[in-house]
Amino acid sequence: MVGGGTALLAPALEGAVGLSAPRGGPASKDRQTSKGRPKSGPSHVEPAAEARPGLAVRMAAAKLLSAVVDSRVSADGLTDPAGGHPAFRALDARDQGLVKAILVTALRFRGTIGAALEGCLDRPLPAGALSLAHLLHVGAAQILHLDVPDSAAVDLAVAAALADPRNRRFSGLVNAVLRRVSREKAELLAAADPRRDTPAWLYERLVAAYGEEEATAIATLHRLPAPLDLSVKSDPERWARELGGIVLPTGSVRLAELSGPVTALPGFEDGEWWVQDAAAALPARLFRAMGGKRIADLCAAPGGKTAQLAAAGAKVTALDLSASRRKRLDGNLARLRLDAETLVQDLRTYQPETLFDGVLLDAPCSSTGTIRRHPDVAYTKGPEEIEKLAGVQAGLLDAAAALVAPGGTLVFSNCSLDPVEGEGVARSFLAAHADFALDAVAAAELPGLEAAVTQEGFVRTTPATLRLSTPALSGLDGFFAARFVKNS
Ligand SMILES: C[S@@+](CC[C@H](N)C(=O)[O-])C[C@H]1O[C@@H](n2cnc3c(N)ncnc32)[C@H](O)[C@@H]1O
Repeated sequence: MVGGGTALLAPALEGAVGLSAPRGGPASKDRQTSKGRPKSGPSHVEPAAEARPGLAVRMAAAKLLSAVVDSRVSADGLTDPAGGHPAFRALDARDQGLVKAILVTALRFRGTIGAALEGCLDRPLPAGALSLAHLLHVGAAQILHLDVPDSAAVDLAVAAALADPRNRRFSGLVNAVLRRVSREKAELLAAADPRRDTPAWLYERLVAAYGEEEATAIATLHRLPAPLDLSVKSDPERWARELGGIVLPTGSVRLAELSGPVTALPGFEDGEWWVQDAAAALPARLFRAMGGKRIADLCAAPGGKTAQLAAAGAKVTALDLSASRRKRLDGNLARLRLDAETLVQDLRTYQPETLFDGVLLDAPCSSTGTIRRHPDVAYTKGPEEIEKLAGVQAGLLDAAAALVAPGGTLVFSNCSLDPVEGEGVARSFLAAHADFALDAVAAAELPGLEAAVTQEGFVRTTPATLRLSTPALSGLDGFFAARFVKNS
């Protein structure tokens, strides 16, 4: 599951540095790749993948792309250093970085790449030739969007076709199509329609929710990697200066780009800040004065919001169903030198001795608000998950409501762009709970981000919400938050 907009708090972000590397991204070994044309035909024996620099990377990228698109496996899981796909784990760190860059690019620009390939094929690929299509997508992603020599991208795609009995007879086609993509690159990119890079099911839902213009803006922004936002314990101006970023109106520090691991940045070791999208930092702020209040963070790991609550002086009890995620939560709190009681606990069966002044439910969701960081989400999730997750959230919200003391505050949030998981769940909750009222958020509570407060008093952000001087500095994760108060 993609964490609720808290991109990452810990070293895991290292990989993400290479993930979205466009031109100028991770150096590749392809510069040493033989430029000789691969021979085809039954008598020719292709070198083993590991013997040909860069081939194992392309083959792994195509396998991972297939796992995401055909089997709906999350890219985070596939590229996990310990439990990831074997073809990925077999590579060294540098090659793993290149696989991630290719995978993320192939997914981020999947519509553009598909249209380019279609335009360069004389006739459609045979039905069921999925692995061939993935090879072509991997090749075209490098040619159109990555800083890899076109000749290496073509040669290695042909070599990958020759190395796979299913695709061997198509090696000539791979060569011809990718060469044409390379030749016609400028025209193909100029003709690209950004809307096609958001899959149709999602684009349609975005249009229904936000209208054509906003949906197009969101789809266009999905093609850019998200900036890196940090929540700082104190003195955002100082950290913006030290890290070369800007301070957002919400107090988060934003870096447009990162040239190394986040763990190497000043202040990481000292626990002065944590990675958290500025939108993900909004729900915890809705509790107003937190000093000394008892607040339960019910879906807490990896802990971005727990850290905010603890840093603001609340006495926090942080629950998570998952023992391994609770471990991450504990590790993050330890680095940040912040205190909270942490429990491995299903919130639905949690029976505290005393009810809480405040309860935060940052519920599991489809995570469509994080597509800029996790473009796989658009392919691993679909309308059916959204409906199902909305039902799960409603159940969790009922259980969360039972933990709120009279007069206490309940905040519900998630990182979905879909109103079925946000506004819909909040409205149904209010309709079913006469003991709660909406505590409407006022625009003045979010100075500089007033547009994120809806007429109804909910908080709603999308990647198109915060427009700053450059696209690389702009945008927020998609987030929803509602605040309720329990009758006294
Ligand atoms: C969206 S993530 C939370 C992100 C977190 N609030 C943050 O800001 O870092 C959702 C979390 O809810 C946890 N979770 C899901 N169902 C749960 C349940 N029934 N009880 C407790 N935790 C649950 C998941 O393990 C996951 O860690």
